[in-house]
Amino acid sequence: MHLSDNSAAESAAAPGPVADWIRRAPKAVLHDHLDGGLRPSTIIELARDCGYGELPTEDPEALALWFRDAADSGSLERYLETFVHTCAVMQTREALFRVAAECAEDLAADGVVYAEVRYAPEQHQERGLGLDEVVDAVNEGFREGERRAGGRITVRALLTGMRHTRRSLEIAELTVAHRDRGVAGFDIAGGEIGNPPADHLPAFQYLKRHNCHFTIHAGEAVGAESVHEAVQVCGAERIGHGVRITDDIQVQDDGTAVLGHLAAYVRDNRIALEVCPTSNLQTGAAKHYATHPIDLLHRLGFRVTLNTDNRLVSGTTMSREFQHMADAFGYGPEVFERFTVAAVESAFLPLPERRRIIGEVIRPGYAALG
Ligand SMILES: O=c1[nH]cnc2c1ncn2[C@H]1C[C@H](O)[C@@H](CO)O1
Ligand SMILES: [Zn+2]
Repeated sequence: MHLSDNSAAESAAAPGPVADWIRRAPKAVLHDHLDGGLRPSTIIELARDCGYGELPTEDPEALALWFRDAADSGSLERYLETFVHTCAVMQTREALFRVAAECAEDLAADGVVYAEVRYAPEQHQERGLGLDEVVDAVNEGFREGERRAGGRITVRALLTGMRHTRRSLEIAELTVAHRDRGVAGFDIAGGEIGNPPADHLPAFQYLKRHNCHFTIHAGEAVGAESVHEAVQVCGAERIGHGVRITDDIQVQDDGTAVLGHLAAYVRDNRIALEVCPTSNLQTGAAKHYATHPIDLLHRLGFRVTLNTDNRLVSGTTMSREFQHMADAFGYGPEVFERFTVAAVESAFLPLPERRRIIGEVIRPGYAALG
């Protein structure tokens, strides 16, 4: 199957109403960018505080729309250009603390009980912060947000190295230095084309030597070969997006699917795919919700997880992603329970904590939906 076989691209749908049971369902998100999920009103206030004068508008609703529309470009590179405005206002300890606390609060208000939130520390040094100061400020913000949410959410940070800079080994070292203190693992993000993950092998080898978890953005703008490189050359435990794995799946006329060796490896080794449907529609990695490969991958037994990627930039929430998938494929609570359990099983958390969240929060939460 090739995703570009679909006809005209569908733009990411404007948010519609979300069913009550979806709001109440416990959710887990493994792929959510801190700098892609700020409250519009917070961006405007922080911009005033720090004298950043480049925002496209100072009206919160118009700003939210601007992000979604600007990111709705069909290209990952253009999608990523919008982050210049969010990163610009995240350059002080106070700003990072506030954004992280609000992130945890907003996720909890949406029913998220476990979140791994990622960001690139190197992008928050424009006003002189050291990397450790950035990580400490974000971690303190997450702890504050957990407190404000009354302990209904657990948040861990993933530290992201950017593909186009050459600081990934430094960020990998930062990850190991801060693990067990709020940081759960490492990621590589940024424009995929021309920046293969193997360029960052020293970082991945360092993480492996230190038994540290990592995921890699792959199979989003580049095809299945990038998933192969991320998994087999770099050793990723999970894949950010990964939807282009469908390049290695042949769907026959009778509807049966034949998996190539890479697709079979990913499925059979339970390598989680951090799928972000709305973001995929915006960057051109998929054309329509109704033909998004998540359903094929789910039906073939891949370890699928459902994620937001960037709540502000993609104009979404976990509840909205659930609703889009319910509308597109008729999914009910049993499918979302499966995605949610899969996410926590693949979380970069110690096994007893994963079991506690699944057994004490997710299973009872879905049972209570009736
Ligand atoms: O979907 C994505 N693919 C690649 N890079 C991304 C994506 N979403 C966000 N990013 C980048 C932009 C952010 O500034 C950076 C760190 O969160 O990660
Ligand atoms: Zn991402």
